[in-house]
Amino acid sequence: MSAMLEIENLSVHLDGPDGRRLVDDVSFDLADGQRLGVIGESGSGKSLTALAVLGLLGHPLSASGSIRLSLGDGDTVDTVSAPGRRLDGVRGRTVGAVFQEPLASLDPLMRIGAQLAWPLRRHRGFRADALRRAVLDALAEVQLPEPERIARSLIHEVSGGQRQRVAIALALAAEPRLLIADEPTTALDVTVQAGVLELLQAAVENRGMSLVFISHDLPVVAGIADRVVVMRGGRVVEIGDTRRILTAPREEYTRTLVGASRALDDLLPARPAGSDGPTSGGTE
Ligand SMILES: Nc1ncnc2c1ncn2[C@@H]1O[C@H](COP(=O)(O)OP(=O)(O)OP(=O)(O)O)[C@@H](O)[C@H]1O
Repeated sequence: MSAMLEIENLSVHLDGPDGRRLVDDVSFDLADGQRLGVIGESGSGKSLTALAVLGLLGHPLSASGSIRLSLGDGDTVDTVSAPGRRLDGVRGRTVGAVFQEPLASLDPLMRIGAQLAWPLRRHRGFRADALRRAVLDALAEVQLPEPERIARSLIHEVSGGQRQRVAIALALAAEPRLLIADEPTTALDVTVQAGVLELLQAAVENRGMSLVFISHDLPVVAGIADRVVVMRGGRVVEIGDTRRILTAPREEYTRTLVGASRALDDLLPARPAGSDGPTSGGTE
């Protein structure tokens, strides 16, 4: 399998008099179609690594090292050194992103349908009636009810769970080869988290996309990722197949993370025999 993403010796620097390294010599890669989880405590450098992949670090932050993204035709782009104009064509088209806060990628003043129409027109060439149908299909794919109504709505007129579904539809619209999901369910009501997660998983699987899934929630990462990168203090602590990380962590810090999520499981009451688990679904 060829590489979708190769990060080599990435450091993110905070420039200025109080300058320091916030991400320190991070290297990992991701094969085409692979799903990689990035886990670590708050402040460990997960989001800055994701922003560096997207070429979205701005002053006072700067990156060194290299991040090679495959463009799918044998060509690659280094998002550390490429000029901004080149990256404009890569973001959305080659790599899509979903952030913790859906409003980070959505425009509060533009109707949802118009926001979705933009990448569908620019990257996939839809026009007129075909464009209208593609907008409604994109909303239906993320299982939003009444796509016509949602398309006419402004983002504050729909619920938090629905907003994140719209943000996912927007990230998928240009059919990127890689999706970066940075804590995509953390800000959501617990009753809608599982639904959004399932949706993400299905979209990635159906499209054969590569995924970088960032979370501080190990059980969630374990459910979605083939491989896991563990970060702490801006550095990579450990990388391995999800199963190996969960069953035979090599580093003390990883053992603590695995132990902490087991401890949580132990606090939960055992499921009664014959039960299929909770059946009550939340509304969005
Ligand atoms: N714009 C910035 N200016 C200065 N420091 C920053 C900036 N952005 C992030 N940092 C610092 O860099 C470190 C890494 O931040 P980052 O957001 O990557 O962590 P994270 O692992 O994603 O954490 P979380 O799980 O809380 O999102 C933190 O110490 C953070 O305070």
